[in-house]
Amino acid sequence: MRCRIVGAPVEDGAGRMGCEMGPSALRTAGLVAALRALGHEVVDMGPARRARLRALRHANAALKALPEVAAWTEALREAAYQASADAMPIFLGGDHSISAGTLSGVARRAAENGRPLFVLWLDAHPDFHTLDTTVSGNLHGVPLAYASGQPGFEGYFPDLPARVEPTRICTFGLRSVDPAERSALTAAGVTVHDMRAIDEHGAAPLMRDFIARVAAADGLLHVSLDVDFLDPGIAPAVGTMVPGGATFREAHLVMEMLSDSGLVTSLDLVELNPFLDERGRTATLLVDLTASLLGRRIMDRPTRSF
Ligand SMILES: NC(=[NH2+])NCCC[C@H](N)C(=O)O
Ligand SMILES: [Mn+2]
Ligand SMILES: [Mn+2]
Repeated sequence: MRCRIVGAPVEDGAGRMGCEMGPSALRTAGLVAALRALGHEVVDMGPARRARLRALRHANAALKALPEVAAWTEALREAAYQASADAMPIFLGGDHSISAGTLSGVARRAAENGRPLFVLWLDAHPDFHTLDTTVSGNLHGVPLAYASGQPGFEGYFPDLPARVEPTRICTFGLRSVDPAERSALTAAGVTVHDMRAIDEHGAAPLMRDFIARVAAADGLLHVSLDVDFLDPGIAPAVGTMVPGGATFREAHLVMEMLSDSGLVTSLDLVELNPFLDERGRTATLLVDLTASLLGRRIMDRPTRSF
């Protein structure tokens, strides 16, 4: 497989600084070498560059860094569209606002190729606020709503070339959902496998069902991995810690099942804040999870379960 690494050193969408260093930490933790060791051709495109700022005014006074995030969305949409032409793009965040751009870029690519795009959102949060409903004003809380065409972004974020159909989105690992997001997720028809569902059924059957849906539709699959999907005990380098996250073994299992499926066509690694890490352990874990997603196995052949 050919992988294109795209740096997205963005921290304007987060409530605290540090995610700008995310791409450096992932490179330092050996991402490129880990993927090459698995036999992949890796092209490191270096960092994307923000588009020009436009003055923007919005009635929601809580919004932070709206011009910056809008400009990054424009730039990353283009980078994602280009990088997905002939390779699997891996976007190194940066806070989760980068997914407004990465998702809209791969959605355009999928639409042009006539393939349905599915999204697996691995996160403690759904990031399904609009510019009107966010209370914190941190724009890493809006990318999934934007990319799936929820109203209120017109004139602020770039126009969407193609939206992600909400019914093709699966959020996985949620355990912190704001009231406005809860009703919007349900109304839009997004699949929610929250932590309660994972505890009750186990990660594997839920993943298996979703993978089967993507395969049946001959879909493309974008995976967006927020560090706070993982339990803070194994992944401390995140500004929005929520207790009760995915375990080391659940997270690797999800990645291995995705790898076996052969369906994943693009990936975001987001919300890594190296300033909060402990000797690089979170960055190293993300590299190991990415390696599992791209074929690293305990034994030579996967112990297939489906
Ligand atoms: N990508 C993230 N870490 N998002 C956290 C968002 C938290 C909260 N829902 C907010 O809007 O502020
Ligand atoms: Mn997130
Ligand atoms: Mn999150």
